[in-house]
Amino acid sequence: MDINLIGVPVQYGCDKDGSQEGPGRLRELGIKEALENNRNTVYDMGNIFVPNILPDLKYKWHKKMKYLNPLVEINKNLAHMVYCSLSANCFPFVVGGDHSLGIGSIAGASKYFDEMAVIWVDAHGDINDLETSPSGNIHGMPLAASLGVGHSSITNLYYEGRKIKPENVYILGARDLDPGEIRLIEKLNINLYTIDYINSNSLDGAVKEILSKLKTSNVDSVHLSFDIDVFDESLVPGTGTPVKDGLSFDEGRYVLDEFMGSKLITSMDFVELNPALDQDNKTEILCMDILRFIGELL
Ligand SMILES: NC(=[NH2+])NCCC[C@H](N)C(=O)O
Ligand SMILES: [Mn+2]
Ligand SMILES: [Mn+2]
Repeated sequence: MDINLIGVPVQYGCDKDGSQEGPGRLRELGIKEALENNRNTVYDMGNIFVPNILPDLKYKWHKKMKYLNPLVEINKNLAHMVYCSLSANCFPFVVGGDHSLGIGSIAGASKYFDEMAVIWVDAHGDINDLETSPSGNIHGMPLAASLGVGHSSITNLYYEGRKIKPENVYILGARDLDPGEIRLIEKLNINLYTIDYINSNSLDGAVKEILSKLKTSNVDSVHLSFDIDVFDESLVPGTGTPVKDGLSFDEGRYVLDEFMGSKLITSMDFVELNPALDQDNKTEILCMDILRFIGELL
């Protein structure tokens, strides 16, 4: 498979310094070779341009959405890069940076395909709008924006209108949802597989159900957005918003094995490594193990 590796060294969406170092650090550790696995061809497209913005300016563009205009610009450029990758028959592999990049990657991929599904593997829903967000951090809003909910500068990014239909969205691993996120998930009837659900049923059951729903729906493509904070907080100190009771390493591998192994996935994000917060390189080592595993599955 031909893969386009696209770095997005952004931290404005999480408003925590360090996640902008993610793509550079993972390159140093050999992400290209990991994804190549002596089999694939990886074209490293470099990084999407991220301007330097002083923290004093975070509310300059909107009082409830930090760094709005820079994030719009970054995501528009990312969207076009993802669209161009797919047009060139390459698999876009987007590495962050914080999860606000999901706005751009989903906009770009959904423009290319007719009916795209999204699997959101994350401790969070990232389905806040500017009114429900407790933080004003845009990395908590990409899924809502992709569904057409939120400020028009992010819902209409790259092209006018909603990017994905609610019935094509699958959230897996959630265990820290804000009240407004739960309301929207219920209102839109989003497919939700929380950690509570997984613990009282099974991970295997949840994953198999997602795959069977995908196969019986009319989607022609699936974007997998993988936030490393889906892993238990003890495994990923190097992420900005760790949450307890997450997946084990083997469970994370299992999820990727099933989804990537199904050959349904047509683009992917890998986000929220924050090297500045890491302890004894634990998180970056885990990331590289996971990336090598992904390389075997691509
Ligand atoms: N991509 C992430 N790690 N998102 C964390 C979001 C946390 C919280 N729900 C918020 O909206 O601020
Ligand atoms: Mn996330
Ligand atoms: Mn998260």
